[in-house]
Amino acid sequence: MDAAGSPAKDASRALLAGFSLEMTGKDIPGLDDAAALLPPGTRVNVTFLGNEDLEMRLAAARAVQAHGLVPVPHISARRLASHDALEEFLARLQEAGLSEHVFVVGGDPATPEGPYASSLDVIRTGILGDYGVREVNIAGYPEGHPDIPEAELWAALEHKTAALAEQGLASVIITQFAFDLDAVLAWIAQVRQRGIRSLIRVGTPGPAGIKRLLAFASRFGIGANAMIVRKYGFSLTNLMGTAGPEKFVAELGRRLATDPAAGEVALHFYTFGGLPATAEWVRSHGGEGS
Ligand SMILES: NC(=O)C1=CN([C@@H]2O[C@H](COP(=O)(O)OP(=O)(O)OC[C@H]3O[C@@H](n4cnc5c(N)ncnc54)[C@H](O)[C@@H]3O)[C@@H](O)[C@H]2O)C=CC1
Ligand SMILES: Nc1nc(=O)c2c([nH]1)NC[C@@H]1CN(c3ccc(C(=O)N[C@@H](CCC(=O)O)C(=O)O)cc3)CN21
Repeated sequence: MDAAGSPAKDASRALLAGFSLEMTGKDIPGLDDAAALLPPGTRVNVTFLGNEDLEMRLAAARAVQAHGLVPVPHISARRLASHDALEEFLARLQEAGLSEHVFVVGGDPATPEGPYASSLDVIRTGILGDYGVREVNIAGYPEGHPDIPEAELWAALEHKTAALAEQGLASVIITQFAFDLDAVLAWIAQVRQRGIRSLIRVGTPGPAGIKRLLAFASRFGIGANAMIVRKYGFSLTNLMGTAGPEKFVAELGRRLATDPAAGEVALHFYTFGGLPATAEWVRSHGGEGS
C-alpha cells in the first residue's frame, strides 16, 4: 500500500471527494450502520429492482434523507407498467421532498412491462421537472452492453443529454462498473470528444468477495479476464478472497490528474459487499462525499 502523502494517495483522495454510492430498497439496515461514516450530503442511489415495490423504494429514499444524505431514486423505464405508475412514483417522491435527483435507466426486462422502452422515453414525457426533478442521472457503458449495440448506446447518450439540456435539467452520467481502467479512460475520452460535458461518475465496486464480484460481472456482461482482474488486484485462483478498488482508484486518480480533457470525474460505488464495508473503505482512503 502507498504511504500517506504519496502521489498515489493524493490522487485517490482528490478523486474520492464527492463520491456517491448505491443501496437496494432492502438495505435500510446497512444504511443505518453506514450512515455515521458518510459525510453529510453524500448521494445515495436507491435501486429499482424487480423484487422491490414502491413502498420499499420510498422507505429507502426517506431513510437516506433522514440520515442527512441525499437520495437519488432510480426509475427503471421498462419496469413501469403504465404512465400512471411513473406519475405516482414521482408524486410520492415529490411530496416527501425526495425528487430533486433521480437516475433514469432503461431496465433489464427484454420486453417493456408498459409504455416505456428506454430511459429517453421517460425523459421525453417532459414531466420530470413538474415533479421537482432538477438533475437526472443516466447510465454509461465503458465496456458496452451485452444486449445493446455500441452505436445505439452512443446515440442514446447524446439524445438523453440533449433532451435534458432542453428541459433545463442537469445531467450526470453514472457508468456501469468495470475492472478495466484503460476501457474506462478511453470511454471518457470519447464522451468528451462527442461534446458531452456532464459530470461522469465512474462506477466502482466497493470491497467485496471475489466470487460475488465475478457473479455480478458475469450477470451484467462486464469483462473480467485473468489479465484485467490481476491488474485490478485479484487473482482468479483465490476466489475465497476479498477485492477492493484501491489500485483501480489510485491509478484512475493518477491518470486523470494529468488529463484535463477528461473533465469533471467522480466515483460512484456499487456496494456489492454491503454499504458499511464500502463506507469504511472510502473513509479510510480519504473520501469526503458529494
Ligand atoms: N448501469 C446501471 O447501473 C444499470 C443498468 N441497467 C441496464 O442497462 C440497460 C440500458 O439502460 P440505459 O443505459 O438506461 O439505456 P436506455 O434506456 O437509454 O436505452 C438505450 C437503447 O437500448 C435499448 N434498451 C434499453 N434497455 C434494453 C434492454 N434491457 N434490452 C435491450 N435493449 C434495451 C433502448 O430501447 C434504447 O434504444 C438496461 O438493460 C438497464 O436495465 C439496469 C440497472 C442499472
Ligand atoms: N444491467 C444492469 N442491471 C442492474 O440491475 C445493475 C447493473 N447493470 N449494474 C450494477 C447495478 C447494481 N445492481 C445490483 C443488483 C442487485 C444487488 C443485490 O444485492 N441484490 C440482491 C441480492 C442478490 C445476490 O446476492 O445475488 C437483493 O437482495 O436484491 C446489488 C446490486 C443493479 N445494477
